[in-house]
Amino acid sequence: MAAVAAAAGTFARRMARSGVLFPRSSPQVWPQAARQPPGLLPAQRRAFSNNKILVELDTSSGVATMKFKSPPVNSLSLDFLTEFCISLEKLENDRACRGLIITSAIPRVFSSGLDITEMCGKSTEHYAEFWRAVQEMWIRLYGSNLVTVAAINGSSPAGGCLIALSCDYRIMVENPKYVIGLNEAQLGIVAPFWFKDTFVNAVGHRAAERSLQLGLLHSVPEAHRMGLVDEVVPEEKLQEKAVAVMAQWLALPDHARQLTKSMMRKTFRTLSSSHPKTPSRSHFQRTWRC
Ligand SMILES: CCCCCCCCCCCCC/C=C/C(=O)SCCNC(=O)CCNC(=O)[C@H](O)C(C)(C)COP(=O)(O)OP(=O)(O)OC[C@H]1O[C@@H](n2cnc3c(N)ncnc32)[C@H](O)[C@@H]1OP(=O)(O)O
Repeated sequence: MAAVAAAAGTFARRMARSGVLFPRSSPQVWPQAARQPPGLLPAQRRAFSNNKILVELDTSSGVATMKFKSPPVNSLSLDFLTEFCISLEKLENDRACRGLIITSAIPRVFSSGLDITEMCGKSTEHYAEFWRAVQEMWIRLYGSNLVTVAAINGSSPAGGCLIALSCDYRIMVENPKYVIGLNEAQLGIVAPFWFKDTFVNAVGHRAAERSLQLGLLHSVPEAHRMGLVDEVVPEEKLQEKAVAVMAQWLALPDHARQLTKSMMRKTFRTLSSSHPKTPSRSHFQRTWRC
């Protein structure tokens, strides 16, 4: 009981620190417009925002767009991760929402991955809290019942790549400057097994093994060839393509698609049930030499 109270206190503190704002008059459940045949209702948009993430829900299509807006590079800090989980939970509890497009409002970067400053010179408790937040983000996104589409409009190394990999479909903007991949080995660290499994699920064992061992950041055409991204589009077509892909996925009955997704994503259950222990303070210090 004490542990539950402590966990609730930690979560409440994280929420307060994250500065999440909910619309004052927001109803518990938004209208069920998503279940209406298209065209009967005028498009309706609802939005909520916090410090680092903006969410807009089109209740006529049931599609929400989540935009990362944490300059300079959308790094995944504890506050960012907390806001992400709260925003996702809010959408999942909303019967008007069936699909989520994730993209960036920061030019040239989708997400730079875990915030390195969260892993240096902090207390053991902080590392534990941060690591739990990283796992929670992945568990929630990878296991989400929503259709999730990553609209990758910039570079996406390491944890940024994990977010994209956790979605059902990845569309990336063609740009010679953008890269994507799990580059942990280049940083002298090891991608956790659930990063690895999510990567293997997308690209297969051989491609993942080579890419992970060399810590490769792939160009967009290379990422497309190996199946790390599903489609490549010019910047101006990204949103249109994401909406079209979403419409295709949402044309199916939710329950059949959701059960199929859950069946395919077995790693999710492994991590959820095994509760891997948090890396120790000395582990973080050795890893980042701080
Ligand atoms: C139970 C499991 C146990 C496992 C054991 C675990 C061991 C412990 C390790 C745990 C971690 C494992 C998994 C790690 C995952 C990660 O995600 S690690 C982070 C990896 N990220 C990167 O390598 C990205 C580095 N950044 C870049 O490549 C570039 O910044 C960019 C994203 C391509 C953008 O380039 P550009 O637009 O040119 O911007 P920059 O000038 O480079 O940067 C601007 C400022 O942003 C700062 N910054 C960049 N990335 C980060 C980051 N990840 N965190 C925090 N800050 C970042 C950068 O320093 C610049 O700052 P200023 O100099 O102050 O302007």
